[in-house]
Amino acid sequence: MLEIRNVTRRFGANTAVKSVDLRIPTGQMVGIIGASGAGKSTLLRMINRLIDPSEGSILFEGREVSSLKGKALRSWHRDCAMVFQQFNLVPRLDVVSNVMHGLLNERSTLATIFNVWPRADILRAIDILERLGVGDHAVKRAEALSGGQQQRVAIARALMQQPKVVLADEPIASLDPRNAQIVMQSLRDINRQDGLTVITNLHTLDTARAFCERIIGMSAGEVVFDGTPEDLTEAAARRIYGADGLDEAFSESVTSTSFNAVRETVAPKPEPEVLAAQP
Ligand SMILES: Nc1ncnc2c1ncn2[C@@H]1O[C@H](COP(=O)(O)OP(=O)(O)OP(=O)(O)O)[C@@H](O)[C@H]1O
Repeated sequence: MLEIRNVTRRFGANTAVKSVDLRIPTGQMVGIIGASGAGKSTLLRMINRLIDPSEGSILFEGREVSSLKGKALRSWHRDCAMVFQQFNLVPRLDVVSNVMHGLLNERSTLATIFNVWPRADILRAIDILERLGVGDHAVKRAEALSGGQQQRVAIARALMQQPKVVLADEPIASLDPRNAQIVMQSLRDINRQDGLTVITNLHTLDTARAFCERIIGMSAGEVVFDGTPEDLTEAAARRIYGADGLDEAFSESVTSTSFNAVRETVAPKPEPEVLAAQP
């Protein structure tokens, strides 16, 4: 269970996150939606301890993560992996080495500088890449991959650290609908198959609806909606995005309809029946 207890974050006079109070059970797939500036990234960054709350506390499995320091904080950074919009890979480094960087917390500086990794770790990295459908690119430079492939490598790097929670900050914002669908499906798969808690910020409502079992809507730093995709009515969407913001909510959204269209183009075509070749 991840508990966010009455958390507020201020930047000077601006309150980016206001008294947010949430309980997220282990294994839940949560989408956080809201207009630009609603406070979504700030909330995720506080969970990961990239920034600290001004008030309130964050607990994971009963332990207060918002006060961890030193080794305990490094351990939390291993348990709570983060995936970013811009992938944050090392472009000139090969894909496997990028994935190995998920182990940075556990590796000596020298081994990292000389890019020396135990065979078992390399095999595990390749397994994860294969699982995410990018195993064939393992030896290529990260920069040679498409955006969607790079994001899957970034997810592989996150999985390499064997996290309990994966936070994804607008993971599909830079991707076309086809790649967005594949990346969201990858997140959904690791959530379902590994039982990992996945919390992802998303700009558009339909993407959250299609992939997340729980949707949290933020507006001006506050949680204004918390429910299932079915609960997310048009009135709730207005509360989240404001009457003028509904266009933003649906713009470039990867809807379940477009998913089906994409799925048709991605799915292997059935082999044509061979009629004439029979003796
Ligand atoms: N480091 C910072 N310094 C000052 N203000 C900040 C900082 N980070 C965020 N803010 C402010 O906090 C508010 C919330 O920003 P945040 O990035 O969390 O929103 P968001 O919902 O993730 O937006 P977007 O979808 O555009 O990424 C905004 O007003 C933003 O300008």
